[in-house]
Amino acid sequence: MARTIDRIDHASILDKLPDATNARFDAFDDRDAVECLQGTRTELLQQIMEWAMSPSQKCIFWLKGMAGTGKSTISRTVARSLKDTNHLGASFFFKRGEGDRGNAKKFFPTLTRQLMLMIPVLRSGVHKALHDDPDIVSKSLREQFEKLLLHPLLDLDQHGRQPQAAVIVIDALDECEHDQDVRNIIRLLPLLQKAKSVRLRIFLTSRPELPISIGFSEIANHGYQDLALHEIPEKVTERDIHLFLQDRFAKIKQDRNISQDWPGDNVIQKLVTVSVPLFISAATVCRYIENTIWEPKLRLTELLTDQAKYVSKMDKTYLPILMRLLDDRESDESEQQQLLQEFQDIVGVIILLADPLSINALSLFLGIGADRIGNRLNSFRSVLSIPGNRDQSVRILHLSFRDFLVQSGTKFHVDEPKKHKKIAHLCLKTMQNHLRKDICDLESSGTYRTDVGPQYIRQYLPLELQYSCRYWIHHLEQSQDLSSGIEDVLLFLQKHFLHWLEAMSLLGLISEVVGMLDLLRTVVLGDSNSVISEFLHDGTRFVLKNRQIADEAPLQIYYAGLVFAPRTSVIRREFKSELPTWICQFPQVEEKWSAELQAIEGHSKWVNSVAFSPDGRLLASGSDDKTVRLWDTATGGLQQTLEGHSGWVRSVAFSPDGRLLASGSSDNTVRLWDTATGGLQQTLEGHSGSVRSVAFSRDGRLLASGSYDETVRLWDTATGGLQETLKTNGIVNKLDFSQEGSYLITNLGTLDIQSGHENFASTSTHKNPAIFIEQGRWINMNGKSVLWLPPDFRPSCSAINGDLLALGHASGRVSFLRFHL
Ligand SMILES: Nc1ncnc2c1ncn2[C@@H]1O[C@H](COP(=O)(O)OP(=O)(O)OP(=O)(O)O)[C@@H](O)[C@H]1O
Repeated sequence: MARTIDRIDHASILDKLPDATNARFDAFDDRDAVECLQGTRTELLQQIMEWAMSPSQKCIFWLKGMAGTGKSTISRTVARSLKDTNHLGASFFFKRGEGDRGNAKKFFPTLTRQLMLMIPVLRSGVHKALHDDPDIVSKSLREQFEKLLLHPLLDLDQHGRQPQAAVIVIDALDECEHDQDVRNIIRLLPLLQKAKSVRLRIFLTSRPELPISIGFSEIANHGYQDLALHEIPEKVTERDIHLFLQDRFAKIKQDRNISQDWPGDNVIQKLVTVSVPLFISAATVCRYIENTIWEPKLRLTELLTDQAKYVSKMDKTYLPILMRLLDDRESDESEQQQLLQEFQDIVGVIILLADPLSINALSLFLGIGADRIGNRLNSFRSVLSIPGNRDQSVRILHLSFRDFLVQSGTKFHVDEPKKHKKIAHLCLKTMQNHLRKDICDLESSGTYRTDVGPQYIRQYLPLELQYSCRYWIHHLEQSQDLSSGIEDVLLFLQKHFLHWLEAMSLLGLISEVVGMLDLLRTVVLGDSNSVISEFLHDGTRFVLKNRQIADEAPLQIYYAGLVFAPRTSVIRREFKSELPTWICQFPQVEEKWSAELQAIEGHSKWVNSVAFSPDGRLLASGSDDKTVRLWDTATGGLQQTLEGHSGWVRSVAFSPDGRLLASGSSDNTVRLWDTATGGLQQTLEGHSGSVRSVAFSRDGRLLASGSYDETVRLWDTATGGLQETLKTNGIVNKLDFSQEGSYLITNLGTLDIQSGHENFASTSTHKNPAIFIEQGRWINMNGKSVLWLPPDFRPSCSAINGDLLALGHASGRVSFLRFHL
């Protein structure tokens, strides 16, 4: 065998096998290219070396990573380690635009040449191939591969050699011209596994571009393993970039004689944060600073204050990616224009989104088919992360890409303010198309947000709508010019303000609204349109007042929000038609938002007790302001103020015929008033403590009063004479006569009037009315929570008469609400 090889003129084979100049990892022209800094990529390099040496692993290791994540540096380091241990079969580092390194023409011959050096016995097979077909190197990739590589390798098997491990390192396959060649290479390489006498492995890196992803997906039985560099944990990349920056700054300090404490840990950390996950970004920063013409300290300060300085240096990374978009030689001028327009419409928008959207959401947002978006984005897989699933978000890998586009002076320049304006317009359009009252078709006006499942939110509020609701003001603000759009914004607000609040509440984002409205106010500040300013001012007050309930039960924006909004509120006026139709008498509300301007007639202090007259026409209220007031229930207007008590009025009750009103007070008296005239009829004295409760017997002859003195007294209403004093073991703060009048129903239990005997087995008097107050803050109608009561409308006491509800408030206000039952 040895003799056969000797006979072969090695030099003549090499003459006939073309070699791609500088394609090897250690080519002279790449002498400045670095390998991984000691301490970086440690786990990954170890993993690759273990794969290379283990007999049981997959034949191909595909390391993919976005532009500038450090793939070539890893390839170089891997190739070097393999060479040092005699396991490097061959290496080929593609490089677009650098002659033979930018295409596949000399790919297999170059690999063959190198493999022959490592495995000399290959020479005879290669020699034979070149002899049989002298033109083999200009034939198809498949023929070259089979004749120059595969067959000579398979021939070796016949000699029963001990398997030898050899690794081929292929870097940056994405930089190989012609997608078809790329796919062919990926299809052919796994066939090398057939060779048994040499255990060949292929370590291959590339950006995650489409032809390569498709190529790999075609490999049978998933005969490769892969790893995405941009997906390894951020902490790990952060650590490596930190080491890298420290090392480079140490060198700059040494070379330029700069003090030791420069630039400081904080600055390094800042640079790490802006760079992750791009090594290229960190390397660009360093190149910018170490430029020998300039002062490094000055350059760093400049860089930290003006990022544009280094973003422009990212041209080298980003421009080629963009230019490839227009690479297609077959496309004519108008097609190129269309591609550029679509780039602006799709990528231009993606880079300025405040939150990433999926292809499907983008399609609906932009009004461009999902297939078209998917196709256009395929050219940007090195800078955008584009998941296979069209419902997952498309993200930019590194902000420098966005910065580059908005600062670029090329035809790919994205005009930032203009684009923001366009996005704001798209947001408004999306909201106008979707927003409506009760967008999720909730069961009732009181449905809690927490009871609305996420699947409903997702179904009724698609992602592009969620996005629009959240960011339309942000984009307006960023557009820096509202002159032409203000009318549209006003029209939107006038129609959809409440719908938008509902959507934001459903999304759990109502707390962001006040800030958003503030921002919008600053945007329209210079505008002479005072209508919008007034709207926004009022809208802010409206949200401040209702955000708590909107967060709990979003539809209450239309109910509690409007019902309790001040009379002259812009929002109330604009959305009058949304006021609930099931309320026929609305509570009296303030004139304006500010509490100081409150001009409601009523008590000046806490209302303790309210009671309807038997015919329902009057309501009596007793207050800490020592007065009793009588109200016309039809209008809510004050009729009379009954003054006389010297202490808080704690309890009021009408006689069954409505002619008398009893009031119990902390001045220890009960007073009886003529409801027609408001005149005081009697003052019942005898209690030695505050009177907490009063009630008339069904025939009106008796009045019972419960007091802090732990007695209940019975009075003759005609004469005012004390009839009986019943001792109680506690304070009776609620009482009523039983139907036939023989006992009293109290908060302590029933009390036998004859014997004065207490029976603590309490009797329920709950009648389950059609309307009642739930947990002190909801109005429940026919079993459903329908109207939330804002804090200043929460009752300190309440009374119900058929369809009419009266509420006494801590503020002294008395409100009425009448419902359609
Ligand atoms: N581990 C490392 N140690 C030191 N420097 C590194 C390391 N990784 C990357 N770099 C630096 O970052 C620069 C960019 O890395 P590299 O060229 O390897 O990225 P890439 O992913 O191959 O980029 P592209 O996709 O554009 O080809 C390198 O030139 C080098 O300066």
